[in-house]
Amino acid sequence: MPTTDPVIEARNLTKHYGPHAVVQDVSFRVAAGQTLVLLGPSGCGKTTLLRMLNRLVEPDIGVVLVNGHDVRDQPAEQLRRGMGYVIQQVGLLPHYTVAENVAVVPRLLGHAPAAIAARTTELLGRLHLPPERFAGRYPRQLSGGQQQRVGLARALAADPPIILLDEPFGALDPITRASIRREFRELPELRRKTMVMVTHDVTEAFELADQILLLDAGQVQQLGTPRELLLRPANDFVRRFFAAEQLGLQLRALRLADIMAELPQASDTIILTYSESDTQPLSLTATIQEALAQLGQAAVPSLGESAEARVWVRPTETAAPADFLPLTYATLMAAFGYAVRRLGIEQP
Ligand SMILES: Nc1ncnc2c1ncn2[C@@H]1O[C@H](COP(=O)(O)OP(=O)(O)OP(=O)(O)O)[C@@H](O)[C@H]1O
Repeated sequence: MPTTDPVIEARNLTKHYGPHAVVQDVSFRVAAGQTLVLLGPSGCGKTTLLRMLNRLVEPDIGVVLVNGHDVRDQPAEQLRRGMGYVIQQVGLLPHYTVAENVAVVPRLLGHAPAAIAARTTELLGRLHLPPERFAGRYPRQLSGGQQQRVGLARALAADPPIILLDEPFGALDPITRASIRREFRELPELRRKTMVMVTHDVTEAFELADQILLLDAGQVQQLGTPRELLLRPANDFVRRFFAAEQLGLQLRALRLADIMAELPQASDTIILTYSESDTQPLSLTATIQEALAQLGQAAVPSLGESAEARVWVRPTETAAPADFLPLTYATLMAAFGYAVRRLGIEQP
């Protein structure tokens, strides 16, 4: 496997408040374009750890490197301008309009006014805040979800390569939270970013993380992909942490590729469609959760009373539609069940 230099590297970070070590000897690396989620119960040290990355907290021991350079080698303000920072309390400036809030960092960086205006308009549009309606409003005239979007736009405004997020969806109700999270995941801007995000929500962690660092009382319990934490928990704490939501997490951690061997007809191509001719490819890297969601959508329109929503398996790349094999919700779930057993995951 090619090894790339990490964009962010934490080495042996330790922080005490009084006699207590709230972060103890934590190390991790985040590669370019990857998302690391810091997960764990309340008070386990996630925020303290995140704030060491942009020097809002200085470690007692250990070092943070960004692109190979010790973060202490440059003034903290300069470091922070290269890192977007999104927090739960949003922290918009109350006497600035939405557009002015978004423009804060580009202004500090001396970007040209016309470029800032264009960027603000573009970002607000992309975050579903039509600029003609929202640019001139003040933060108090926005809902919590809208404020959170402005906070995200502000963090993205100067296009920093690194984004730090501390419970960015924390203040929202579960439904708004899920929909903003979906928008967030699909934002093309963010695909290229290197991100570290704090959450205590395991579903959120599984949806957004390439790597999860699970902490308890300031100590690393496990660092790995969501799948590794679920399939190979390092200790009882890890196992117990995920136990309550195991089924939902399995649906998010397993991919269609994992269950192909369990299908009646193994194949390397799977497609979702209302009919044999109307094809909407679903990649093998799609999670079971995503496949079920698409299957759910397929069930609604234009199907006869007796018709059942289907995923079609294309047995070979060149197979004609008539040779596609239907796969129903029930078959998909059965294959998922067998895969869970084969992979040795404990049932909830
Ligand atoms: N400035 C401070 N002075 C003293 N103790 C602090 C300070 N900041 C944090 N702590 C303590 O350090 C521990 C870790 O706090 P931290 O905010 O990092 O946890 P967290 O995992 O982010 O928690 P939560 O999920 O509840 O936000 C807590 O016990 C907290 O009380």
